[in-house]
Amino acid sequence: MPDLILLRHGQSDWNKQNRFTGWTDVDLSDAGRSEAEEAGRLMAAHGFYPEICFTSYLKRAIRTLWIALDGLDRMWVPVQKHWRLNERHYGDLQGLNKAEMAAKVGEEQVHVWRRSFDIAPPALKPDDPRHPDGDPKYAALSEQERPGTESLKDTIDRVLPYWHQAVAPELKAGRKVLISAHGNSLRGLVKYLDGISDADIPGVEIPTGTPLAYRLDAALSPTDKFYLSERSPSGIAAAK
Ligand SMILES: O=C(O)[C@@H](CO)OP(=O)(O)O
Repeated sequence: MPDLILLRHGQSDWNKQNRFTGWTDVDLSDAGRSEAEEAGRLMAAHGFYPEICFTSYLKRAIRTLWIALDGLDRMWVPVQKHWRLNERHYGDLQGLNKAEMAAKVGEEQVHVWRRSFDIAPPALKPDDPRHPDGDPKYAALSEQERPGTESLKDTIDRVLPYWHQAVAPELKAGRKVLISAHGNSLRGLVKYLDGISDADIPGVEIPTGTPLAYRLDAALSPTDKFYLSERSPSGIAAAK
C-alpha cells in the first residue's frame, strides 16, 4: 500500500493545444477529466484512500483532485491548497505554442527552456497582465515570492519548504497523502525524493493523470515507487 501518491493533473486545454502554460489558470480538457476519473478508479482499485490532500492554486490540479476524490467517495477529506505547489512559472513564454516557438528559435533553445535545470525563460515584466502581481490569488505573497519566470531550480526552491513544513509531518504521522500538482512542481519533488542529479533530471517526465505511488521509510526515504496502472500485467508499472 503506497504512503504517498503524486498525481499530475489530467490533460489541460493548453496541454492539448501544445501551449506553454505555467501559472496560467487553464482548465482540464474533456480528456483530462476522463484521466482524473481513471486516476480515482485506479487508486480505489489499489485500495489507496488518502487521509489528507495537497494541491496548488491552479484549477487544473484542483479539479483533477476533486474528480479523483469524488471517484473515491472521499470528497470530505481535508485539502490544503498552496501556491508553492503551482506549476513552474514559464515567464514570457506563457501562452505561446511550443511547436511554433521551436520553428522560430530552434528545438534546442526550446528544450533548454523546457528541461534545463537552472535556466529560466525570459521574464515577464511586472506590468504584463500575465504577471502574478495583478492576480488576486497571489495578493498575500511578498513581491519576492511573485515570480516573473522560474527555472526548475527556482521551482524546487519554493516547493521544498512547503514539503518540509506541511506535507512531511503528515506522512511522519502515518497519514496517507495525495498531492495533485503539475509536471514541473512534481518533477522537483521526485528529484528531491529520489536523489536525482541536476544532470539527470531533464530526462524525467511525469505523465498526466497517472498516479505515481511511493512507499516511504520512517525518514521518508523511498523504499518503492511505481505508477498505478492497468496497462502492465500486474497492474503496477515500474517508474523510472
Ligand atoms: O506548459 C507547461 O506549463 C508545462 C507543463 O504542461 O510544460 P512543459 O512540459 O514544457 O514543462
